[in-house]
Amino acid sequence: MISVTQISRRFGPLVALNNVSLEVRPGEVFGLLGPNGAGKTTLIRILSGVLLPSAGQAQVAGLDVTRFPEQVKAAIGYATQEASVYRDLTVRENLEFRARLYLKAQAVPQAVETTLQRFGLQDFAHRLAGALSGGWRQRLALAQAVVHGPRVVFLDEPTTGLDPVSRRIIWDLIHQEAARGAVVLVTTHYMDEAERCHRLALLFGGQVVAQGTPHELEQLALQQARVAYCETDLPLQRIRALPGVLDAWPSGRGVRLILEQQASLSLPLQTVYPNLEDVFIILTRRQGGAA
Ligand SMILES: Nc1ncnc2c1ncn2[C@@H]1O[C@H](COP(=O)(O)OP(=O)(O)OP(=O)(O)O)[C@@H](O)[C@H]1O
Repeated sequence: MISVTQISRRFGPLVALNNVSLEVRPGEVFGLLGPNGAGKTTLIRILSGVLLPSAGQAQVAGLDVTRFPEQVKAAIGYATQEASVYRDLTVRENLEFRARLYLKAQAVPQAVETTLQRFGLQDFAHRLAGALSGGWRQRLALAQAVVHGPRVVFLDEPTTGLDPVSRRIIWDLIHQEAARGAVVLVTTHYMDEAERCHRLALLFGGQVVAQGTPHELEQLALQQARVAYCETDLPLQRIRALPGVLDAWPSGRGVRLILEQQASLSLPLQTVYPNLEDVFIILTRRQGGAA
């Protein structure tokens, strides 16, 4: 379980996190969704016991992160994009190295074998990590994060730079971790990926703008605006200036629009159901819009 209560973090005058509260339960894949600089990594670093908050409290696996940072570090698995994958070690050596940090020596071989199998890495076991493609290296980074069977897993942008097929594989593996009962906290700025999370927090400018299931967030956004698609020859700048148009951008052969609820436009509008990118734009509008 992860429990965050009114966490704030300043870096000098900069407020990187402002009064953030959230809970993540075992078996849940929880997404932190936000643009660059929203505060996602800062929150993960606080929850991993490597950075102190300026205010507020957080518990990870039942441990207060400020009072027991070392125990917290032992209870979690952590993977970042740059990851602690050593390129000049083989896949197996990488897993062994990480497993030895957490497990008793006699438990290491079994943990490594099981993880190689679970992640489909057996055939690559003797290959240098530096010789793997990006997708396989990310798979190894994830495998490393969980080789010791942690109760809480933090994944910071685990699929950045991967093609859609590799991303899907990584997401399947992430869900497998939740299915074994782990608490999984994932950061991403890919809106489409966020739909794969059980629940999400939208982070913007260090604040949680909204949280809930993807469906709940879509419904929340629909209370504030509606989304439409339109094929028209009108230039984008003119469309954006029309009364009731909150935002508009090219989409396929036409334009996708975010509209005020009551907007009445003499354009051939087709109402569409919002995706998470629309939701993000709608819900961050009052905070100054998405970056
Ligand atoms: N050690 C630090 N010293 C000063 N400012 C920092 C430090 N770490 C983070 N920040 C600032 O805090 C803000 C939040 O950064 P953070 O890395 O948490 O964002 P993020 O949502 O993870 O962004 P990204 O998607 O780019 O990784 C940014 O403005 C960043 O410049």
